[in-house]
Amino acid sequence: MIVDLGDISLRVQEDGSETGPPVVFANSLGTTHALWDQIIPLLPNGLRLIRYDMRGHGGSDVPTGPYSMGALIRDAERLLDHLQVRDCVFIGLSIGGMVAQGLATKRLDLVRGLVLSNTAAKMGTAQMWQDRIDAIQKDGLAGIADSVMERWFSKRFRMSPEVARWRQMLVDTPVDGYAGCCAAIAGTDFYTTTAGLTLPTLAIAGSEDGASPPDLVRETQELIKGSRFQLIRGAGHLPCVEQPEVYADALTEFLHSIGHVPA
Ligand SMILES: O=C(O)CC1=CCC(=O)O1
Repeated sequence: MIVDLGDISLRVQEDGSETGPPVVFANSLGTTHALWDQIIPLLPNGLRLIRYDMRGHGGSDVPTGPYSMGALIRDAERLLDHLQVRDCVFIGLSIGGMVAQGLATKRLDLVRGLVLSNTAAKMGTAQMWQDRIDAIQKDGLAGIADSVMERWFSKRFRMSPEVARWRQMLVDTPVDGYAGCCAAIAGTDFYTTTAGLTLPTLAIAGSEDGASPPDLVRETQELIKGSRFQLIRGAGHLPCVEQPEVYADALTEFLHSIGHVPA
């Protein structure tokens, strides 16, 4: 469904139980809510599973950029208010995990647990993101697709025919949406605010992740008191695609550990 939030409309997909404990998923740069397709059927019954396409991606609006991280967080905040969600577990991958950190800082009433997947309080440098924006504005997303696949997936997975689908998803992303989100990442440094978080948190890293290597994920996880860390061996930046069973098991165990699964 399309949810109209006033100055922006977001594409939202709901699965599971309408009345169950809410779990919200935020996608990474160059993907859509379909990032989670393989995970949804592997999660426990009875949960309200809400996925959305980040602004500039998939079926959501593509406002003129650059975007700020504040705008991405406000999108999530207004979406959850609109859907009358409280006390969700918010699962964000990469830029989605930055939104998760910012949302928990701003609106702790909305979030009772976080999964920070393949993300960090700060990712890359402003110059690196500007170089990427310049590259796609010149040659489109296809021009960076090979290097992105190397960060997204392990060498082994890159041999598989499945990669074509994900590469196409990247190439189909609107240049303005992708560039807008690159600018949001470039301007984000959550080290201080994330260090003030105390809610239950699981951080997930992929041993072959070329975008947010395990040490970077761990550094952010260690800022959050009482959080835990799980390394998925042999997976790149999108372990939910490469190793869905392992990923879903990690989520399920975390949801059980904080009492977020109905009996
Ligand atoms: O570098 C990539 O393409 C991966 C990535 C960085 C931020 C994000 O959301 O995805």
